[in-house]
Amino acid sequence: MKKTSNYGVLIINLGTPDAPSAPAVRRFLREFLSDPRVVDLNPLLWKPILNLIILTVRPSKVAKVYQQVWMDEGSPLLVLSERLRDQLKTKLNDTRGNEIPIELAMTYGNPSIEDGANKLRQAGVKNILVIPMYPQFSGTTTAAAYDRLMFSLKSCPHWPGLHLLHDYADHPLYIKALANSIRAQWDKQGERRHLVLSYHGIPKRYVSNGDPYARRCEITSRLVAEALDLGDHEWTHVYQSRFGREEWLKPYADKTLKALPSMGIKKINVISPAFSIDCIETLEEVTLELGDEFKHSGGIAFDYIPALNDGLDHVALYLDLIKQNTKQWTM
Ligand SMILES: C=CC1=C(C)c2cc3[nH]c(cc4nc(cc5[nH]c(cc1n2)c(C)c5CCC(=O)O)C(CCC(=O)O)=C4C)c(C)c3C=C
Ligand SMILES: [Fe+2]
Ligand SMILES: [Fe+2]
Repeated sequence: MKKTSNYGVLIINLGTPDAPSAPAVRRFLREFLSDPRVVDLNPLLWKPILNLIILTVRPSKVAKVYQQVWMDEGSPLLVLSERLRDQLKTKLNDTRGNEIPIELAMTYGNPSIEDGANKLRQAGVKNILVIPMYPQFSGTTTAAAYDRLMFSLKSCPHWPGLHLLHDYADHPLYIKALANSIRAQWDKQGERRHLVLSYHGIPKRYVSNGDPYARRCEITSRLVAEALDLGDHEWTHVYQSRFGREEWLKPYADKTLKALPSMGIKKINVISPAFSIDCIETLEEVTLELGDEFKHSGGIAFDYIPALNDGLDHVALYLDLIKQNTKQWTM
């Protein structure tokens, strides 16, 4: 009979509303945007802006956007993350053939990190490998997930052994997976096109204060360009999803895409490597908003290359991350 391994895996994504409705979006945004890792402004200044302006105006607007991308089973971010977890579940056995429990959790909203960690402990594991589903480390995402994990263990009388993965921006299987999906898109469309690598932005100030995110994104882009043998003029690195008035990482995706056609680049593919899983930011903001802006500025062809989601290459990458980072528990 199969036994349970002495370790388990917790994969953590950002979180998403429970429904595409204004109240559910408000609940999600309140929790997400109240995290000082995400918005580090003085709470005396930020709380009134959040409560009186953002949580009053934004939820109904953003709920309509969620409605556009919502799947039968729920929010794309959750549904597609669950599919990856399920793929991994069927393939996860330790060296002794024991089943390795795996749980999916969200930093904000449901399923919570606390529930995920509790389920793993109830399954009898003594050690947990934690993988935030962010290829490029940022204090706003990876560290925020770890803050929540630590908080959830606050009242736990005996901690599990923990291994906290930092990121995988330059992991060969991650780069290979991105390169393969770009090649597959080129084969499908019968032509290579200028490649735009568009990353979720963060305020520039966070990077000036030491957040390594921009450097990690630049490494991913350079390695993907090398894997595809792209010349300097065949790819562009940008940041999307600006929020608020302060300066964010540049170049901005919207401004760059509007300028590309006037530089003679009228056919592009866009990939968003910072999103391991497709979500509102890729399915609406990139595919629809940026696509429209590019075409209105003279662009002829715009095709988004999906996130790695539950594809075979992504599963292989996660299996490798798990194998390499649990060796200490398999001796
Ligand atoms: C306010 C500041 C924000 C920072 C900093 C930020 C960083 C950041 N976010 C992701 C990944 C995702 N963000 C998503 C949605 C989203 N992000 C922000 C704001 C910041 N993100 C907002 C307000 C929202 C909600 C949508 C909206 O109101 O516009 C999502 C998708 C969630 C979903 O339900 O689909 C993801 C994923 C990264 C990787 C990142 C920094 C590295
Ligand atoms: Fe975000
Ligand atoms: Fe957005």
